[in-house]
Amino acid sequence: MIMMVAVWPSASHSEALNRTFMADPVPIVPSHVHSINDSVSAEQAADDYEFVIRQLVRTRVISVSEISDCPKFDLILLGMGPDGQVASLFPNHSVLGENDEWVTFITDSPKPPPERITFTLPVINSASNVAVVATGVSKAEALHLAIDDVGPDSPSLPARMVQPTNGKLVWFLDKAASSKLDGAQFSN
Ligand SMILES: O=C1O[C@H](COP(=O)(O)O)[C@@H](O)[C@H](O)[C@H]1O
Repeated sequence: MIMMVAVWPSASHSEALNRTFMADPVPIVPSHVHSINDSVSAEQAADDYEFVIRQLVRTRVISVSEISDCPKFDLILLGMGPDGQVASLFPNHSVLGENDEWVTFITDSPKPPPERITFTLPVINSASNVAVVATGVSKAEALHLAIDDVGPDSPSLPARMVQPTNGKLVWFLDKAASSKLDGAQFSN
């Protein structure tokens, strides 16, 4: 089962993900792929997407976290923006405090497109596995702030707030992105 909550209304993004997951050698059944409805408003698209997930929970296709009462996905795959954004959860945005909805929407994304839908933090942190992929030097500072022990003044970066309650968090980084991590050492 692949749930795709990326950017809305960027059909090309969803289509690219579709192609990736549909491509061999990943044998995904097409009916297990749930894309975003980009022919309605972002608010409606978020409601529709949450409805789909609730149906899948009701029919026990997706299990529920006993801790958070949120859907418990096997794996959530995230990218991270240079500002520490994950999913469409941006720094200092009120969406970071959304604890009631599973899927929500924003209309003022600091980077295009302005209208997006996103899983909320409680859903991300209920997953069994969360993988975050970050590459390139533009992500280095945010990665340092997200991963290293930066003390009590550490900013509430969305990427730092990804802390699965009862699951694993794995970072996939390249050398450039990791270059500002404390103790980073690279061999040739
Ligand atoms: O807005 C988004 O940004 C992140 C990071 O993108 P990148 O181009 O800086 O790597 C991306 O992972 C996410 O899918 C997208 O919604």
